[in-house]
Amino acid sequence: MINKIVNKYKAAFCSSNGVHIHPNVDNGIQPTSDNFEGGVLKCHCRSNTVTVEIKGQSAHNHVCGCSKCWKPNDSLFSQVAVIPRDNLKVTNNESKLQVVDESAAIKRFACKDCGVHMYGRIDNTDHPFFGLDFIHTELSAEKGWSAPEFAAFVSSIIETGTNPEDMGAIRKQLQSQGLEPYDCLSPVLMDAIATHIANSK
Ligand SMILES: N[C@@H](CCC(=O)N[C@@H](CSCO)C(=O)NCC(=O)O)C(=O)O
Ligand SMILES: [Zn+2]
Ligand SMILES: [Zn+2]
Repeated sequence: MINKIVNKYKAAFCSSNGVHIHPNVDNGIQPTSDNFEGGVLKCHCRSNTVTVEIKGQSAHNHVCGCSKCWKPNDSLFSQVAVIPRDNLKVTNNESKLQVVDESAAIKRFACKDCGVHMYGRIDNTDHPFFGLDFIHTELSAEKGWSAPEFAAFVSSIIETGTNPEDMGAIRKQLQSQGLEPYDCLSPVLMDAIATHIANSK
């Protein structure tokens, strides 16, 4: 319910002030650094901050319009990337983490005080993306994480309150920022999912 109200406000903001995708997109997408070594994700708590150490570079970074991924306050989209699960370690205040939705394929571990999602993990070994964790690289101060490459689940923003009439402008804005809009994942990732399913038959 609160999500719906927030998104209605965002949609109104969009039509009057231009489309607000995500800070890391609106402020100009920063380039990927070669030989990037990773960094530390921090939740938004000023004290007893949850910290998560990531070794190495992220991959398949994208903005996601689905209702499940964590979005900063004023954003229509989340920004989410993957890393090998063995490259992730919770280094402080792990006891503050709780799973947002136990029934979801991606279990999102959120800080119970500030609500920020620190990582998403897949437990099902048959899932096409098993072995990868989902992270929001904007939670780290380090520069050089892999840049977002496309926009996923774009039509899903309607589910949380965006006016369907705004979708044309939103898709145009994404394209102008170099993010091809898709209503599922990108063709590369959809092909990877289909290949996994074909191989497991
Ligand atoms: N319309 C739905 C779509 C939700 C959805 O399927 N999300 C994708 C992408 S999340 C990162 O790209 C997904 O894989 N979800 C699995 C999960 O969340 O467990 C909606 O908006 O809710
Ligand atoms: Zn927190
Ligand atoms: Zn998502």
